Amino acid sequence: MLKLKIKEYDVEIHTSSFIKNEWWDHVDPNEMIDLINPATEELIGTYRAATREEVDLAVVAAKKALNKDSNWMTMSLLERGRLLNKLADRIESESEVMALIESLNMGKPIFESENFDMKQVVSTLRYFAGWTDKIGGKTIPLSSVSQSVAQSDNSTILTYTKQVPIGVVALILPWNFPLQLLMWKLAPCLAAGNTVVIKPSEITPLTTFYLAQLVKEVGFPPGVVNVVSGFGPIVGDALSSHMEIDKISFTGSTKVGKMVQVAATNSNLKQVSLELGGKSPIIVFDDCTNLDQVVLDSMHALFWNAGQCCSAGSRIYVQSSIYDLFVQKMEALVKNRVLGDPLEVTTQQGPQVSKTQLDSVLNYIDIGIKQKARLVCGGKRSDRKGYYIEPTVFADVKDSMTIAKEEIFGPVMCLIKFDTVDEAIEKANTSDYGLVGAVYTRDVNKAIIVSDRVKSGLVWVNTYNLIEASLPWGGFKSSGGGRDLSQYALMEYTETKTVVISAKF
Ligand SMILES: NC(=O)C1=CN([C@@H]2O[C@H](COP(=O)(O)OP(=O)(O)OC[C@H]3O[C@@H](n4cnc5c(N)ncnc54)[C@H](O)[C@@H]3O)[C@@H](O)[C@H]2O)C=CC1
Ligand code: BAL
Repeated sequence: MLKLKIKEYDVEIHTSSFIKNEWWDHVDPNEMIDLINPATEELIGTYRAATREEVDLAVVAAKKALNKDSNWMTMSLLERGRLLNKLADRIESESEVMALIESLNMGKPIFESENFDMKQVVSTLRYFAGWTDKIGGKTIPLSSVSQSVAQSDNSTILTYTKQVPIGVVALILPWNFPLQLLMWKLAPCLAAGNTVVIKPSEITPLTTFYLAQLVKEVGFPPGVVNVVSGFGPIVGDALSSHMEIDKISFTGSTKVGKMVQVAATNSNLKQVSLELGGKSPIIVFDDCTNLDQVVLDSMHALFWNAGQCCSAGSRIYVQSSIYDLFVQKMEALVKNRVLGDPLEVTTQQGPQVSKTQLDSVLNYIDIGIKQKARLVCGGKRSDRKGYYIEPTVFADVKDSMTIAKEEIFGPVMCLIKFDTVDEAIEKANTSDYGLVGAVYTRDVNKAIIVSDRVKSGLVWVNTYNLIEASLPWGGFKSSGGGRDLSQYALMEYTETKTVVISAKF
């Protein structure tokens, strides 16, 4: 049990595996994991890493909860929806303290965790709670008389599909939006009648552990939701290669996503959904409506969560006639960003999540300088204690430079000049990634052409990061496959069963 004092809150969090609604405290000591506060570099606490054996126990519990123990798969759909809504209400009532825990553990400004992460967690859960009794199939007319049966008349055949739960689903999560991204998967997965084993990122497990407490409190049947937090190569691998897990839903890096896919294939060929990295383009035409607003949007698109977003607008293409002005306005905005304690409401940018991430981002900045991108501002570690990096802007970046090609996952902006519509589209599509993108223009023709031709799972026009539970989320190319959020997510967590009935007298 971890005891914390955060602001005026005394918080107690069970930090061991959560299996069958119990905390797995009574096992041999295993390797401990230190939780470091990225804003102070001080220890928040330690917890025991989960083991492969705990993964096995969690999977058994989840499997039994489908039918035998808890009837999650077959329970009244209304009751399932009611439980999800009850959890949403409970999270909402705790959202202030959960936002503080998230900011303490991960380092994101409290302004972001409270107003965006927590609000999205609740609205996503409510959205999917409403779906439990609406995940229907289709009736399908036959196009020709079946040849395999002695049937002369289609009218006596009824064909329909059902969306049925897949079974036990493992959810593997990253550290950048620990609870928000968990809920993107957990809510549709449970709504569709599956049971889950959750593996949070081992460095940011606290809000997931806290959520487990609420799951038990609101009365979820034992085994429906299980949590095992430990190292990726141990717990993540045990899940990916498990013979009794039916599906993996993974969000994280492209590198690890590939490993998960291979382990899933080589074990029981379980289904896999992958939400991976990004290097998202923003294309700004000189006919955009309000340049100041576009600069502000682009600034948020990159510097949100200290640049640690898969959706970061990390390649900003600006038409040459407004390029210099854009760079000048961006520099003025970025220089005024307030770095500070993530728990203070005035803070706009917190630290990077870990020393590893800090070093990785600083290395990319060095590469940018060496490859002769023009450093406009920032470019170094901040003087503050903690893993802070000065918000950094590079101008005159070329698509061939490393900083324009690789996902930096930090507060490093690349500004690139273009002239024509075709050139902008071609440049935007040079990336191996294809998660999101944006175009700013008042010309509806350009908006339609660019949004059609940019190869990404989502394109915003004259806005950025407008994310809703009802809108599908997922990538093309190396950004993965499958969709989180929206009714499309329900397809990720159900199998389609076809039933063909031939009427006989
Ligand atoms: N497309 C999307 O919606 C999003 C994608 N991301 C991506 O996530 C990455 C950052 O998150 P990280 O936590 O650093 O990613 P990561 O890929 O290092 O880790 C993700 C999860 O996989 C686990 N893991 C590590 N090794 C494993 C293995 N061998 N087998 C199974 N699981 C393993 C980790 O413990 C963690 O829980 C970025 O690339 C980012 O773009 C992040 C948020 C959203
Ligand atoms: N804000 C949700 C996912 C991401 O940008 O990483």
